[in-house]
Amino acid sequence: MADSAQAQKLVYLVTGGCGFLGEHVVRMLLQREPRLGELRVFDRHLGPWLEELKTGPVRVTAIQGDVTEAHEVAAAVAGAHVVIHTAGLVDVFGRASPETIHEVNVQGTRNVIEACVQTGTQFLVYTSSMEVVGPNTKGHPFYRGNEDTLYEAVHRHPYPCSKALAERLVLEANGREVHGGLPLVTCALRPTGIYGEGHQIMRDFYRQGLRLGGWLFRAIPASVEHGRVYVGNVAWMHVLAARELERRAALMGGQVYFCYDGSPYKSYEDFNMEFLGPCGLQLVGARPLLPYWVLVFVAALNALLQWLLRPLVLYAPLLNPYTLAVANTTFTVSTDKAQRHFGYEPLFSWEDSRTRTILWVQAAGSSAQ
Ligand SMILES: NC(=O)C1=CN([C@@H]2O[C@H](COP(=O)(O)OP(=O)(O)OC[C@H]3O[C@@H](n4cnc5c(N)ncnc54)[C@H](O)[C@@H]3O)[C@@H](O)[C@H]2O)C=CC1
Ligand SMILES: C[C@@H](CO)CCC[C@@H](C)[C@H]1CC[C@H]2[C@@H]3[C@H](O)CC4=CC(=O)CC[C@]4(C)[C@H]3CC[C@]12C
Repeated sequence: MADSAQAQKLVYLVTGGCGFLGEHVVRMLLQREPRLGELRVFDRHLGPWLEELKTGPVRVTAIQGDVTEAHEVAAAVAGAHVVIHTAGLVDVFGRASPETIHEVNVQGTRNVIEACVQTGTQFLVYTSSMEVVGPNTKGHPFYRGNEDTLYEAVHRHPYPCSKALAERLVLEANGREVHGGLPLVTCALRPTGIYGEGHQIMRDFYRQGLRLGGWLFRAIPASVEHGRVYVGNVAWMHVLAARELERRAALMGGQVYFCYDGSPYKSYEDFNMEFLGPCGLQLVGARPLLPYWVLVFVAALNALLQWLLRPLVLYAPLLNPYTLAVANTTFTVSTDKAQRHFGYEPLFSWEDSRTRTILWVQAAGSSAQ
């Protein structure tokens, strides 16, 4: 009986499976999930790289769809054993409207939950974010905190608001009866700032540095620590959590887990230099070159310009009051909850993560020339 249960092949669905994190989750499942029988990759935009995966031993089904369309989600979920819901609109730059962010991140998540309930899918792992906790609007530091650290989570920006609401929906859905009578088991993983192969903002900083003759200019004090985690380890955590939800439902159901690994605690810019430095860039200044009030002014000006220009053109620079506050507020985690609850250990050491990211930045940079 135990043998036949072990031999059972499972159907996994990854929403947002063609995004930065989603692609790593998809590839990790194919490499490291022995019980995988079929992998459904659901995304609004399917990547051409999916084709090469279709020649392997696991059936890979690409599904072009939109999480805001309940019927499309239900069709994709039907018959799946596990859903990893990583699709989301990651926008802190004002590219999308608050309504669209809410629609994708909150209504999309509601659709995924309802699809699980209607079709009888029992296990749901949700990609949440550190942003559901903070940094808060008051700029309070969160220093080496864990899942139980008390922190005043106050949000105003549409992205963290939407992630917090969606996470709550997922956690509250734990224990709901799904079609067939069994209980839904859910958990949420909260990555800090993810880096690694495919990280577009890192690539943009690299290209900007190249354009400026190899220089980047320090804007944030080196003393402000920003939590970062390698994409391969975040993907691995998703795979493990999804696998263990069944065996450890009572312990893991309804729980949140920060994503963590051995990446060092550094400021956002100093951390980026771990990769951009070996690619030939230099960060100028031991201290910020501009006084903080100038950055606050430029960020506010950018927000004003975005609003004024919106009828004519989309103006969405990296620096705005929200991104400045996030980059300028210490937020780091120190926890072992995922290790205690489902045996997570980082798959990639800091050295491996760093080397892989450097190689990717070099390749991405040279392909831009
Ligand atoms: N990038 C980061 O540093 C962090 C990301 N996260 C979360 O991780 C998840 C993945 O983020 P990334 O990979 O960075 O973003 P991404 O933008 O690279 O990937 C998101 C994927 O979701 C898809 N998607 C968006 N709207 C959709 C819709 N309506 N229907 C179907 N698919 C849709 C996109 O096409 C994309 O492939 C998100 O839920 C995000 O909130 C959490 C913490 C940090
Ligand atoms: C002030 C600038 C000078 O160099 C630097 C501006 C950097 C910002 C664009 C980034 C700083 C921190 C990033 C965010 C953080 O890593 C947490 C996140 C979690 C998510 O769930 C989504 C992405 C993000 C909000 C991430 C976005 C980019 C930054 C604000």
